[in-house]
Amino acid sequence: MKLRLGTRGSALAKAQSQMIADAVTAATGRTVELVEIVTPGDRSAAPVQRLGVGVFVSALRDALQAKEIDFAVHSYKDLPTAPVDDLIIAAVPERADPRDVLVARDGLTLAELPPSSVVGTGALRRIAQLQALGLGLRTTPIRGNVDSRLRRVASGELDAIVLAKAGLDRLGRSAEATEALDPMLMLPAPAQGALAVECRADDNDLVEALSALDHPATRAAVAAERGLLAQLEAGCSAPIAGLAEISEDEIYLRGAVFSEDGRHAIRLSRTGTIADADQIGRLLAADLLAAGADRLFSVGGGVPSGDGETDENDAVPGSAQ
Ligand SMILES: NCc1[nH]cc(CCC(=O)O)c1CC(=O)O
Repeated sequence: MKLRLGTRGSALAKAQSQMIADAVTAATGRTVELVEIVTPGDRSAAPVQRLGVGVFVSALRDALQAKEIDFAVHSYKDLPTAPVDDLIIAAVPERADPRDVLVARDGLTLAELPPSSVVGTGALRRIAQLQALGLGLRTTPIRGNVDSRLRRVASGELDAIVLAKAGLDRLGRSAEATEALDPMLMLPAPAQGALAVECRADDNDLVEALSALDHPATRAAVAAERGLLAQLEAGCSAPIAGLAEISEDEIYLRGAVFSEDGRHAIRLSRTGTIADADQIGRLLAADLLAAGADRLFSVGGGVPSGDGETDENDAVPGSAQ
């Protein structure tokens, strides 16, 4: 029987779903059919910030629980940290490049952008790290899918944008990046570049089949980064960055929290073994909180869920990613 893979309609969602569909077919010989799920977010004209990242994930999860689809592929960084009853992340495929990239006019790098250049990004994590460089850059929130973002640089409206390399790569547009940002300057969002392949927990044959796509080192890295995120969310509302690197069975996890203006940052790291991935993240969060993370961000209301970047969460009807 055909497997039904539920996907959002954006170009990025479809590209990464098709990638996983092909991998499932290669690993199991089974045919996979993409089923487009129209989410309330796709239908609504309301700003995504108000709807929240969750609406897109929820619609796919509802379809899973209603057995309208058999599995779904999510950008892992867009998943809330709370687990869901009856569903399981059956595979965490090998991660793509987790870094952010700059796409700037005239092939410029960050260091070559003149003071007062305008960089489009709505993610507080990115804004804070850009401001922390002290280059005099200005930032402006930006909406729309990847293609429309890139066009705003091409048209000269913006000097540059910052986005996840993985998204650009999956759309076949890697060549437009003018600089891959070193995590020393721009630590990525927890789980950036990783995908989560989710199905019903009691769908034993499918859980088993999808496990062929699992990449244990990526699973451990994501567990560490999301352990950090989960524990920090409980204790502070500052923008959060985290990146785990794996070497054999060792984890090296870096984490950071920022004040919105980028004037204050706390950066710490921890090492441990992959068996303790989640715990390493939680311990690093405790270290960051002890160092004052909870006092960094105090602007009313805190940070909305997700990473604040709306391109994978854009509400423009029919928008192609
Ligand atoms: N919240 C936006 C989002 N969610 C997932 C990706 C693509 C990269 C990934 O899979 O991490 C993006 C785009 C971006 O941050 O530039």
